[in-house]
Amino acid sequence: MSEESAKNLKALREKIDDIDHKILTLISERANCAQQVAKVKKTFNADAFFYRPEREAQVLRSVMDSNQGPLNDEEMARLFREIMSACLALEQPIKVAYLGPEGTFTQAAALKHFGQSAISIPMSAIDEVFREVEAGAVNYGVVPVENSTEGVINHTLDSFIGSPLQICGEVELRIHHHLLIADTTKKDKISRIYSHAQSFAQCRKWLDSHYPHAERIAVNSNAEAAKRIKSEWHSAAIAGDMAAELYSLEKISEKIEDRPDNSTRFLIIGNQAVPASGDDKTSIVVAMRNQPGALHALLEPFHTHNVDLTRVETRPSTSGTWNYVFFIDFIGHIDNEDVSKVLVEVGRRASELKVLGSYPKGVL
Ligand SMILES: O=C(O)C(=O)C[C@]1(C(=O)O)C=C[C@@H](O)C=C1
Repeated sequence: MSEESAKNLKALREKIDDIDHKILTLISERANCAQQVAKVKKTFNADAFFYRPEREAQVLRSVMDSNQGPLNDEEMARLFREIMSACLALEQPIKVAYLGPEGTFTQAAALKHFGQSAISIPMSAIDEVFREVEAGAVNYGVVPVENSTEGVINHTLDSFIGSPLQICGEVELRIHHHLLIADTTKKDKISRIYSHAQSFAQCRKWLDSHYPHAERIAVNSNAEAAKRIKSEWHSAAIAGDMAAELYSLEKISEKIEDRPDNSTRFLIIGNQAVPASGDDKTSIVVAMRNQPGALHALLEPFHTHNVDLTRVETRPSTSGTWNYVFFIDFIGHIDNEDVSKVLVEVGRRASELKVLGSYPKGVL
């Protein structure tokens, strides 16, 4: 390096040191403010909720709106996501149950949504996540609800029917699958591949053309698949980055999902009604009597009041009253005038109506 370059580098690093010092002071100042916010919340109400999804969404949106680059909006929002996560942990360490085991996409979604300072606790089934939140053992839960390739996760929808929990948020995750091997695996002798059934379905074409003769064994999760192959020299696993890292596996083929836009939407469940953030969604479940035109009658009020539907799912009913059960997501918050008009009209036409929650649209 020339003397001139060395001088430039030194000057730039001094500038960075100076900026870092300012950032440090500002982050500490922000953390102090969050601690004061916690005190204010406690004086209002001893059982106050410290985590405020609507406020977090507003903070992240505002960061993205005012970002001038060179870092892109998402990158910048991710940095602020972590700052807020640390500030919230100062107010109250947040415990989040997720569909485990460790290393699943649901854990990745939980950390994407709450940041690394949240304490994430793996559960072995979706209903266990619901139960842990209902019992108050954790503050929130994260469960998958739909995949862009494979469709809805029925188990999650069914769990809402008998649950008092509310949806407090949503988070979408790009799902990238990789073919993973352990350090003892013989790369050219792979005769068995482990993964979750959904992941097999999402990589079907790739597997058919690259490993048509390998036995496909479906296990409970991708993370379990990753764990299994540690002791089998002829086996590989399909799983994501978190599992690869957790079990120190090598990616021999990356991003093997058939559709490049493969993504999964996850819901945050809790005991809290979330105020409007300015850009929200609402989820409801509606039971209709078995009669001609039931679906039309149900959807008409959305059309009349110009409320945008984002998803309609039908599930078979398990009881007499719930003849047809529809899970409906739409744009807007229950506090919006149009939305409340729709809900009144839908309520009149349905045999049962349950609002699962209004929550901020996923930001990241
Ligand atoms: O504004 C609040 O209510 C806060 O507690 C502060 C803060 C933040 O760091 O900005 C932290 C946690 C909440 O989930 C939302 C925002």
